[in-house]
Amino acid sequence: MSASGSEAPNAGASSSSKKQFPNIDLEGHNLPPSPAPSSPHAGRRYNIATELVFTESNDQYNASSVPIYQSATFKQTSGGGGGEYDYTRSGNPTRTHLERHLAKIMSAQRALVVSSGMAALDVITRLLRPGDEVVTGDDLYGGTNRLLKYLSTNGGIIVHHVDTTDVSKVTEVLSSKTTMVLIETPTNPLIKIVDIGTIAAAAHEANPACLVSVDNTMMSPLLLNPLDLGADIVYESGTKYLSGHHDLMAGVLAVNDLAVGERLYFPINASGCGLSPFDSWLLLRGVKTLKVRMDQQQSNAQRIAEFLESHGFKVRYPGLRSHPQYELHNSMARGAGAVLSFETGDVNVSERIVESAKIWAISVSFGCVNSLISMPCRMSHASIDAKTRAERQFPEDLIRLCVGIEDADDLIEDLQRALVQSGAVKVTLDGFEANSTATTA
Ligand SMILES: Cc1ncc(COP(=O)(O)O)c(C=O)c1O
Ligand SMILES: N[C@@H](CCSC[C@H](N)C(=O)O)C(=O)O
Repeated sequence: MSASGSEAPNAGASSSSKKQFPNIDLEGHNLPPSPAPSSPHAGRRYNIATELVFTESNDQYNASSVPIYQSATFKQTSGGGGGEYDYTRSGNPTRTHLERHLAKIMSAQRALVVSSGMAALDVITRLLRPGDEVVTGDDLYGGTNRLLKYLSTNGGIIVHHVDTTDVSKVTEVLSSKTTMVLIETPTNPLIKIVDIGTIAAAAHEANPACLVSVDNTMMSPLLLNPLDLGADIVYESGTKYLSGHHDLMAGVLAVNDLAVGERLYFPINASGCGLSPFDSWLLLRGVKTLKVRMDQQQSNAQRIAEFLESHGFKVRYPGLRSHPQYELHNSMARGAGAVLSFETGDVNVSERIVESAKIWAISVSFGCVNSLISMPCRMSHASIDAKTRAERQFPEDLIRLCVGIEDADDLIEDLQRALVQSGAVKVTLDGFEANSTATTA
């Protein structure tokens, strides 16, 4: 099969049918590959809003929407194989198209897509060997913490959890045995900011072979490109902003070093966690609207963070000047994202707020078009045991808001009603304010 599709059509085709289908060989030979090679990385770079939408494919029918190659296996041109694809676990044209599109958007030389964000982390951790040391944060998504705990208990991996917002705490545990540094920024759910560039440089100095991996789920490639700051691997849960509608699970990995890309591809093919053709298609569709969704989500989140702060709540959001690492975040990222958390001072009050909200759905996850409210200690981070949560000063009353694209006034009104109904605020002559236990220390 021709990669360029430039071979002459088969001479056997009748002239009338050739007129009707000028680019198609009716005997089935030398058809251009479809839809690969998709969005070329080396071509002209447009602004991100354009790049998100713009894709090219060599589809034989010039389909506007890239076809779903819902096929487990592919016929080969000879007994020795020879086809570009042989089996969907190893590769699939729809998945390839998505991977090339994402590589372009993520400023990467290669992207790989798998069945969930946790599958992406699982693939990364397959690079570890017993005795290897991993340095990571003390505030991490619960599932990440769980997988690292499993590996330290059962896989002989030594995991150091430190406060990654403090570079000196990281350098204290870095050594030539550190083969991986795993960073989340902003962290989920305490919204702590980590200096990717400084930590990556320190890690590479301690061990030049150390792989600095960044979970970019909270930001998406629209707002942050960790590879440009010195990371070796960036991964994201595609379940969140990249797809944006909570209708699929996906994970994305991206690298600049093609040798690392090959090492990551191996476990994907070997274990079969590559993203299915249909979910690849859905994710490609979703990513095209990333900018319009994120712009709206972010401006809503800013208004909601300001609303809560102005009424005396301790709010964690990097779009607020009161965030202790406001400057650091803005030196790395192009926006604050749409996840924020706040405290009420009382677990029962927090529970009542969550249960009183109507527009805000009580759900885990984030990055979707509709707004969500949750209590991380009981939901997304329940897999971190209570003792560890206490050691890491994880507030049990924390409420996480994952802001969607709805009308900001409606979201604020619903939240305000929930705050009043739950007794989280006291009404004054001037309006209302958080009960004293909830105010910023
Ligand atoms: C920061 C972060 N990373 C990774 C994941 C894992 O993604 P997934 O649910 O797609 O496995 C999640 C949530 O699940 C998350 O919040
Ligand atoms: N029951 C799930 C919880 C998923 S939490 C999803 C998301 N990352 C979030 O932070 O809300 C589990 O055990 O993983």
